[in-house]
Amino acid sequence: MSQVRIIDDSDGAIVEYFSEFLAPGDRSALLAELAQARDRFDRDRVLMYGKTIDSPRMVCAFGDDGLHYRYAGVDRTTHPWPPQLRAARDRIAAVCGHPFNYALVNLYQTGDDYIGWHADKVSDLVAGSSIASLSLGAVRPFQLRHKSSSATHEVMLASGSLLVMRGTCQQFYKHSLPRRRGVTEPRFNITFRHVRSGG
Ligand SMILES: O=C(O)CCC(=O)C(=O)O
Ligand SMILES: [Fe+2]
Repeated sequence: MSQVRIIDDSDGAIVEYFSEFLAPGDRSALLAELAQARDRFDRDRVLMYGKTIDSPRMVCAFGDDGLHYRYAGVDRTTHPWPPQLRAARDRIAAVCGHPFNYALVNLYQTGDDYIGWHADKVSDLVAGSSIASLSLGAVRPFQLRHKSSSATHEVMLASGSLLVMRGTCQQFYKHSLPRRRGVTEPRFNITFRHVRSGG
């Protein structure tokens, strides 16, 4: 596993990338587990420019009992932690130095699925906690863009890699996973978050 610092700003935004965070055996075990939960995934109904549309990706949430995390007007049911996801969560917590109680899983079935420019909502998260993003399946480019300078960074997110966004990242940067025509393989992405209880 190698560790690269993608962003380390005077503003306090930090983004780190760990290639091969998950060994191939753990990767396929987690992929199989997520594939098994496939019927729990569905598209969010999101409000965009005054219209409600289906999100261009499928979504499923896992987490501790009774947790709520609302984003883009969506409040999803949280499923209990399956074993492989729980094991990955615990390894990521050890690297980040704090626990995680929520995982939002995106399924991009082909290169036509994407997530547009946004910053993650941090007001419901424990102050100072990281957002840790684990990728499985198709390799897709991930972009980060500074909100005022527009300085842009692109990282190819390999299967089994971990990207950690922390510090003031969400305050100063937006991120996106653009469409990638020609990609026919699915990609799962799991963002682990530490949601404030009662939030
Ligand atoms: O799929 C990714 O790599 C990013 C997902 C993301 O930004 C999100 O779920 O908020
Ligand atoms: Fe995000």
